[in-house]
Amino acid sequence: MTTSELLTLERTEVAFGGVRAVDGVDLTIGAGEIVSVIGPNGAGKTSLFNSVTGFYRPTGGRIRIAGHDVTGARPSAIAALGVCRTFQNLRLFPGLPVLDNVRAGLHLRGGQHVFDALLRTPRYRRSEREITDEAHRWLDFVGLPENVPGAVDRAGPVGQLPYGAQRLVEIARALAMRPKLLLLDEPAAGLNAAEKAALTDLVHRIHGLGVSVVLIEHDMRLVRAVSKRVVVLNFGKKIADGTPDRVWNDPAVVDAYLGADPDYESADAPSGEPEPEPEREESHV
Ligand SMILES: Nc1ncnc2c1ncn2[C@@H]1O[C@H](COP(=O)(O)OP(=O)(O)OP(=O)(O)O)[C@@H](O)[C@H]1O
Repeated sequence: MTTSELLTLERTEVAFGGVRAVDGVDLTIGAGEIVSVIGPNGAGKTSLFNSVTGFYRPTGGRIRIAGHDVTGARPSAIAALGVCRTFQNLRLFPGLPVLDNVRAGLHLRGGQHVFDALLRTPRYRRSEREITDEAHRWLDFVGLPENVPGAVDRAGPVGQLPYGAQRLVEIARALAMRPKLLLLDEPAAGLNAAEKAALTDLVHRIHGLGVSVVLIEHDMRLVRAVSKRVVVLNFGKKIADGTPDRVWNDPAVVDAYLGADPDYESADAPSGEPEPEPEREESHV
């Protein structure tokens, strides 16, 4: 391992019965990178994220975070090592205030003592104030207005915010955990053009904080705008890994998208907008 390796997958496999959702993937993500993971629907992109973040237990291979073997570790242990994520289908607490959803990320970071909390000591109250202030700062950072026009403010239930604003809250919660590596699962899905432009800027600003980013994305304009490196999956296997131009012109990638999408016309645009994906229960297996 070199010192700059944040994430290393060695022959990682995730199988569900006869389906190899992730099939022997080798992948290294270094500090300071922004990498996009693309591939046709069902290629194994989310299963890859789920195996890295402990939501799926790999059925083969090894996963290391900054040199620590985390194969089969729980999501909390992986987050503690600095790998945090957002989800394709938002995983906020819809009935809880916007602010509390981000505060949850800060509490997960830990540092508070149970007796202080039970006795509500001055130290506990000070720490709670600091957590609230920091949650506001992360919401400011991701660009969520104090009052979203026509919706609730930060004291209102997050489930009543427009979809694009909820996506920002999820990113704020992940950032509040101070990741070294942030995994974004289809962050542009369901966003309008202006929101996608703001997201492009946000990914660059997150990177500017020193956070490495891996994103699963179908929106090729966003992929091009943020990442110098693109990894392509198809049927669970990594079929290409390189610059966007190299990957777009790789015959294996062209074939994968031709096979998946009858409307495919150009190697410059491997796919259009994704269909909203149906709800699926993802569990720690
Ligand atoms: N919990 C599960 N149980 C059974 N099969 C699963 C499960 N999760 C994923 N799969 C299967 O694994 C394969 C890869 O799915 P995955 O969701 O990882 O693909 P994806 O590339 O993220 O697709 P999309 O772009 O549509 O989100 C698919 O065949 C899918 O049906």
